[in-house]
Amino acid sequence: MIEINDLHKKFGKNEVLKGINLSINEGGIFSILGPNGSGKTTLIKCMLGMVIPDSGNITIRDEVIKNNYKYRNKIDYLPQIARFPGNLKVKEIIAMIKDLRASKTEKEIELIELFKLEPFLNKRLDNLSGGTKQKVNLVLTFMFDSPLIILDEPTSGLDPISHLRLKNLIFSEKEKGKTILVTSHILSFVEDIADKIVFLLEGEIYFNGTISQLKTKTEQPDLEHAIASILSASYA
Ligand SMILES: Nc1ncnc2c1ncn2[C@@H]1O[C@H](COP(=O)(O)OP(=O)(O)OP(=O)(O)O)[C@@H](O)[C@H]1O
Repeated sequence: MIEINDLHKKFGKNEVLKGINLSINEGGIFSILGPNGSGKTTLIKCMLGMVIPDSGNITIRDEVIKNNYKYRNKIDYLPQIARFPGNLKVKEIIAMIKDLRASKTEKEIELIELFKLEPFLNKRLDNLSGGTKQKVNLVLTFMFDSPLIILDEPTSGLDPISHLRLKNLIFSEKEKGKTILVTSHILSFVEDIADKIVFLLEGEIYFNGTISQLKTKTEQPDLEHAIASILSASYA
């Protein structure tokens, strides 16, 4: 599904990705973890063609993504911070994004129901709470039914019930055979959903495998302690 070979990216003197090699198979939930500033969003944006790497190759669904844009039609992406014109009403932004992607699906109906957004459809984005905005962003992400879904901090601002609904939504997408890539600092969420994790540290992949393999490697009882032990070893 995704092949990344020897990917390098610098911002000025800041070497963010130092030769990333990663292979992600089709189907399943993969979590990209790492401390703040470790390059998770940069790696995701390289996959989406939003950041141009200095060197290296990325192939997504057998398409080399360099100088290509069509492959993006098959990816649903939730950015860490989504910015839409705040004067638009919720129903207007949904219609606009649907129009832009020439989508024929009606999937937004069930998503609006899932996240209980009916009372907000006629409200302007500027007037919504942070969590409600995030639910709108989730509708905008999941309504296209693409085979690859990339979620950058999807739980941001969500209350516990919405958190649970999101988790169930991600599971039901996985059951359809989709590939879901998630970054999150909420380790209990990652532990509940991820089939595999990739841990980025100082521009390199420190670990790539299952959570139980990481627990064995670090000799820790859960993901939180496993990550803490990596970080305390590297920053000690
Ligand atoms: N457009 C940019 N211009 C300059 N520096 C950037 C740019 N985007 C990211 N960086 C730098 O690259 C590094 C990695 O940032 P990135 O957003 O990929 O980290 P992250 O792992 O997603 O962090 P977080 O967990 O805080 O979201 C940081 O030092 C950041 O300041």
